[in-house]
Amino acid sequence: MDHLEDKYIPLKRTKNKSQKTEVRPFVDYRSVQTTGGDGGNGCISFLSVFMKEFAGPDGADGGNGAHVIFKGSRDVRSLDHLTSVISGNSGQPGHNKDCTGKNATNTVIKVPVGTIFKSNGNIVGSIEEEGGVFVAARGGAGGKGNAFFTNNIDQAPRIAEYGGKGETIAYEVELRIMADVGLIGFPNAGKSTLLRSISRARPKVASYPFTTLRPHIGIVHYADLHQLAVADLPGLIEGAHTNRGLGIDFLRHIERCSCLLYVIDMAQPQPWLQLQVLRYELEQYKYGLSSRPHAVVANKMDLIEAQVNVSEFVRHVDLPVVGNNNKKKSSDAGVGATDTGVGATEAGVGASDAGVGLVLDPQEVGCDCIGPPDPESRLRPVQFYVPTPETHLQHTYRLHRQAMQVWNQQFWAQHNAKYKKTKEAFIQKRLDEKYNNNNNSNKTLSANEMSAFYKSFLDQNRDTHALYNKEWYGRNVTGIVLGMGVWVEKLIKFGK
Ligand SMILES: Nc1nc2c(ncn2[C@@H]2O[C@H](COP(=O)(O)OP(=O)(O)OP(=O)(O)O)[C@@H](O)[C@H]2O)c(=O)[nH]1
Ligand SMILES: [Mg+2]
Repeated sequence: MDHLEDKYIPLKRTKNKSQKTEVRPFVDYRSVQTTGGDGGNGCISFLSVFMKEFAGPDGADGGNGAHVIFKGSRDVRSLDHLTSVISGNSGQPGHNKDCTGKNATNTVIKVPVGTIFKSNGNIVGSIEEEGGVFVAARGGAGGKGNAFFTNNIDQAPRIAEYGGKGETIAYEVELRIMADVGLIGFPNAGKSTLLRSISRARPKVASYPFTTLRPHIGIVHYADLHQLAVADLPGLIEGAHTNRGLGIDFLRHIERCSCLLYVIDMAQPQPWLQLQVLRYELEQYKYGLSSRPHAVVANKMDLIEAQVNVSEFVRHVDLPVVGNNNKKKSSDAGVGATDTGVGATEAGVGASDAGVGLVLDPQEVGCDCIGPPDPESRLRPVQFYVPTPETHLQHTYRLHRQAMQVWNQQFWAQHNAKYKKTKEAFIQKRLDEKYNNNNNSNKTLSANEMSAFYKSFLDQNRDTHALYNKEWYGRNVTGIVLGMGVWVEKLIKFGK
């Protein structure tokens, strides 16, 4: 568990990186044609039984065709399983002896939550929650059999219906949010290398521009089980908004990232110009896109030129800058993690030691920020965002949460210290008993032997834990009441 004490590192790997070179680009857009199943035909039939040759019409109805339905699910993240044509099965035809044809089972296709459906450029549907459905193409109804048409005038109708045709509709299926973080930069800036370092994604890396042609998503795992989806996007060049390079198609992907990381090749002359071009292109494509929450990764910090350029770069930009060197492997986290070059630290760059240590200021990103786990308490500290102006109620609520954090941190720091001390004493005592104080320095106790300690520790601390729980509930109830107050206050303000 030592790695928890490091800053901003992903969860330790449970298995080695895959050696496969196979790459699966992330699919966030698909054009599909959906066709509902046809209804089954109705049947024309007349029953003839023993002693009653003309027993009347017995042709049954056909079954309904299948609808094509998209269903929101958190099990899928991309649209790569969608084929260009999706068809529903047809219903079965009706039979004699009033045997109705079987309805076809609907074709249900899972898509990620946040999928939108466009037809002729207009949004015609979206899936906003797990289990939410969008009926893309309805199946045809089953045709009626001749038994249905029997009436007082015509007791032997010789007519039946054909089953209805299923609808055929084409859609452009898109993901609204593709990833939490999008890596944006010029070709060769090192975006794919960075993604390979921090996740298990395997985008191709090479020293020529436009190596990456389609987005790749990597998942970064954190110690608190939080997962961050990071998108490696194709390189952007000047004039991309006028469809140069990979052009508009590529800019579309950026729109679907919640926050942006500009990856800048610090070894290039005047690296701040890269940033200006990137921001300009985003802004030209869509107004306000460049003002998404963002930070800068000053990349290739192992190179001398980069270390020379970085101090000048920091003077030219007004964004948080994180130094990074993909070429230096971090040995402790079990991943080729990013590391700050010395030059960057000297230049006063807000940098991290390992992982994507986003050094974000709550005031800048407009929300609370969570830090790496505290070595004593193992709780991740929160830096609270202070809204401006802050109302009296908001102030009280924030102070309450701050006080709760301090109390929580203190309790668990003390508790963990006590646990560690008691455990060490227990192990020492048992080893002494077991080996008669002889040469037990590198011996350990089995899990069975340790279970006695865990039980006695929990028994001894039952009252402390009960008191903690009581206080925790009390403080949380106060927090909920204050939080609701803040919420109501916001609603009233919004109503005005
Ligand atoms: N010295 C040094 N080289 C790096 C670093 N990161 C990446 N590179 C090299 O830069 C080159 C381009 O890396 P990529 O990761 O393919 O760059 P990219 O931004 O994905 O490029 P495109 O896919 O073409 O947009 C490769 O030769 C990498 O080995 C770094 O931190 N230091
Ligand atoms: Mg690449």
